[in-house]
Amino acid sequence: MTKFTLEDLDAIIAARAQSSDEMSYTRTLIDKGVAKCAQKLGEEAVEAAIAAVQEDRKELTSEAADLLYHLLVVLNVLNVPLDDVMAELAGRTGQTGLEEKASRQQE
Ligand SMILES: N=c1c2ncn([C@@H]3O[C@H](COP(=O)(O)OP(=O)(O)OP(=O)(O)O)[C@@H](O)[C@H]3O)c2ncn1[C@@H]1O[C@H](COP(=O)(O)O)[C@@H](O)[C@H]1O
Repeated sequence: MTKFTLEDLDAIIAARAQSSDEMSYTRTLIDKGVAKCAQKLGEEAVEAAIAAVQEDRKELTSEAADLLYHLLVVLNVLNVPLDDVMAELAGRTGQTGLEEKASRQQE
């Protein structure tokens, strides 16, 4: 099976944001404005945290998916590229992290 990445989901969200598909949840949510998108992001974060506290791995998996989706929607609405977030993370990793990645790719 082809690996599904955050980049793939980000591209789908970007396409829906540009579409006029009234059946699209993404399009409908974005039309409600950044405050509603941010509210959904916050709700999903809380639901994921509750699942974590309850050590409910199945629920956490589902809520984590909702959380990542809603985070990407908010980034899209505010024109913050996912690449910028990944660059921020890469910058925090430092040389050791990059060496570990290169080592994994050689395995
Ligand atoms: N990953 C997701 C995804 N995760 C969660 N959700 C939606 O997020 C909503 C959150 O759940 P809630 O119960 O809080 O929703 P709700 O009660 O309807 O929301 P509100 O009334 O509170 O706004 C649900 O309606 C889910 O369907 C998602 N909707 C879409 N995607 C992806 O986006 C793609 C495009 O979807 P559409 O925009 O619908 O075409 C899909 O193919 C998926 O890949």
